[in-house]
Amino acid sequence: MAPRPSKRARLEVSDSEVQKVLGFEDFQLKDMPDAEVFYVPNFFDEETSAQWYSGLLELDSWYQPRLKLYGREIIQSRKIAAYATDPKLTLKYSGQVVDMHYEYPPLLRQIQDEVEEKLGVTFNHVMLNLYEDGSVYIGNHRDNLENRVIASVSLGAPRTFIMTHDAPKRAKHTSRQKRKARVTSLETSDPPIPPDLDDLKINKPTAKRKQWTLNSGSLIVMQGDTQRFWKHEIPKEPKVKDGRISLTFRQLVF
Ligand SMILES: O=C(O)CCC(=O)C(=O)O
Ligand SMILES: [Fe+2]
Repeated sequence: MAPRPSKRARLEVSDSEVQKVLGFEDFQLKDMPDAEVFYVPNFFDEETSAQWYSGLLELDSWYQPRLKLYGREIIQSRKIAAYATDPKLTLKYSGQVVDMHYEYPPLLRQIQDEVEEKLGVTFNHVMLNLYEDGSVYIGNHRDNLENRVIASVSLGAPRTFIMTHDAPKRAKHTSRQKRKARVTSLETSDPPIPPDLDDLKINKPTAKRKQWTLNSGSLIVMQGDTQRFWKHEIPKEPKVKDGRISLTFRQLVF
């Protein structure tokens, strides 16, 4: 379950409101329609990543959010820690207010500075996730659209990342529309028209799935329309006995 801000995302924001990551085209994942995803395997070296992992484990801001699911309260297995640069920035997580911190510990500030410098953009929020072993996971979800740019640094145990194409809800037909379309097609006696391939690409991008391993020190950037059209997850991997931390730096624009 991803954090949900109290305000709604605007569908369009002007270019001046978002600082997109530029210059990483060589790392863009091919074959992903409607997405802008970059994966940089060795963004930070192994030694630095291991040091940062140990340092961040010591943060006193880790906590397990309580979530309301179907009226029942459960405690999430994945610990998180949340920081924002703007004291006005608040988020809700499954109906609960996120325990947001506005004073960065020096190590986290240092990591964010390095990420910002390498990418040439700034972030107003970072959500850290702690996967203590392979039993801890994040289910298939899309991040809220306010997350215009997400840059995620992985530290510790390698974990599998899966992205699945999923058309935005707005574009899906309601069952009433579908019924209507079916009736119309039954009534027509015109010969079938061959589909326009371009239309198919836009309207039926089904069965698209990408899966790869996020190594320690790697970076993934998701921006542009990615959250509208793709979901992502870190599945359970019982064989993984070590921990992983992800730092998801976010540019939230409401
Ligand atoms: O741990 C990760 O790499 C993904 C985390 C994620 O999807 C999220 O925090 O929304
Ligand atoms: Fe996410």
